Amino acid sequence: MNRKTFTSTEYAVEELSSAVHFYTETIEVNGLSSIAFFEAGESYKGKRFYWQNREKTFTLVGIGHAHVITSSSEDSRFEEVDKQWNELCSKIVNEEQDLQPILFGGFSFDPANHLSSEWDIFPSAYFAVPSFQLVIRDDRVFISIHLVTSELDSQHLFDHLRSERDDLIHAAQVKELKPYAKPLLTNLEERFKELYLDAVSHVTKLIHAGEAQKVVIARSLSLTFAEDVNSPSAMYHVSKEQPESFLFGLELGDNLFFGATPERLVKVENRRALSTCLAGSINRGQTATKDQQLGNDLLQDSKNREEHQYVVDMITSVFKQYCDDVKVPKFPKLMKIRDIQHLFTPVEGHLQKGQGLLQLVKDLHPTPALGGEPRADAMAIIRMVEQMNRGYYAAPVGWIDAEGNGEFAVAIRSALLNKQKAYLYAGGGIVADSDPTSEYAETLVKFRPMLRTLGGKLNG
Ligand SMILES: C=C(O[C@H]1C=CC=C(C(=O)O)[C@@H]1O)C(=O)O
Ligand SMILES: [Mg+2]
Repeated sequence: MNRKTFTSTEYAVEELSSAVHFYTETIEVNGLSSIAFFEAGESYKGKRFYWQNREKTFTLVGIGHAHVITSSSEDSRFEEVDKQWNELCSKIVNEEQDLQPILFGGFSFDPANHLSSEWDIFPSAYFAVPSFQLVIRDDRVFISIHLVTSELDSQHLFDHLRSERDDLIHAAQVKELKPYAKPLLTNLEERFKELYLDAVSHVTKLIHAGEAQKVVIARSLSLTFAEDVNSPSAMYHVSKEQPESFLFGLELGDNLFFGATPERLVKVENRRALSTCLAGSINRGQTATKDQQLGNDLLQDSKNREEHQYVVDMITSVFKQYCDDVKVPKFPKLMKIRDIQHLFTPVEGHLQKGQGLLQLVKDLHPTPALGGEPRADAMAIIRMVEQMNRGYYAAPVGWIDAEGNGEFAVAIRSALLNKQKAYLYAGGGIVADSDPTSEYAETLVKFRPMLRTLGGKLNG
């Protein structure tokens, strides 16, 4: 078993000297396509990100790095990101601006998994404040420049950024967004399929033996293309494939981790906290009647209700530690998305004083929709049976602003793209009654949106 090649010096934590200043400037512009802006930043390839919330009321694009915050810690990565972000925010020079800078990034699923994999260059936490930030909020478009520097004469640096910003805006406005061709897939491999099926049946035995109550087991596909697939085209296609989702893309080196996930981990807006319990799945029907029937079956299915209830109980108990007025509906509803229907229960509350978004993310991750119950036992079982490194799949991805508002999604229905290769990931909640073949079939459905995005297809 190889060890990760990543060392913390590669992404050395940027120590903030007292002389550091954080300059920002925001302008409003007329309509601009977020994907065209992302594409205009091609010379910053490897240092871009993309985010759009489920409701499509908030889009965020980052180009270039004004400041990077990473951690390679196994046990204090959430605190480290939180601390460094707060420190950086205390250096903001022109605080009167309405639009504050945003920190975007993600965490790995399990920093204690040291299996060498396609994720080797990803630290356990990787966040960036972009040099150029686009925000589209309720149809208004804002572009910000960010500069973190200790140089005394920062004026010339800022002027340079202003002219680059104007070039980016111009390029994004005049460029016609060509409908990108789908990538040409030359090979598709189901990695460790037999191992996966064995793992699921092994886990049901462990559950019967009382080792855990629920464990989420995942697997992956490996895709090869005729040519390199670029990030803007990947983001373009994913935005068309599963509209009822959070869209995210995070570049690091030659990699783009991206996806369209229906699952919110947690959102904080003006101290109001929201989470979504999402677990339990069934196919969509061919007709409206069949679809309704399948939905009703899901609502009444004891195996799926059990999968779901662990998530509701766990998220509710975390919310009760951090929030007042916690509200949780008694019964789940259906969330219908293009390929699949899920059981979902929203949880909300009012954040207590002194508590923040990243603390909630830390305690919520992983929920039993991605890890299991009890958490530590489930994680140990996953490490033992999965034989893969999930990397950032099934982990929190999202943003936080200088006021502590922000939102994190759970990075499922996702893929890691690297030039001519892509790796897709999907899993499902295993409980006592799970059957390997139906779980396998469930992962096939969960692969569909990212497979379509990347020009592939699987039967089943
Ligand atoms: C782990 C995944 O889905 C989770 C979210 C919704 C439903 C799930 C399920 O029914 O098993 C999973 O817990 C995935 O899509 O890879
Ligand atoms: Mg399931």
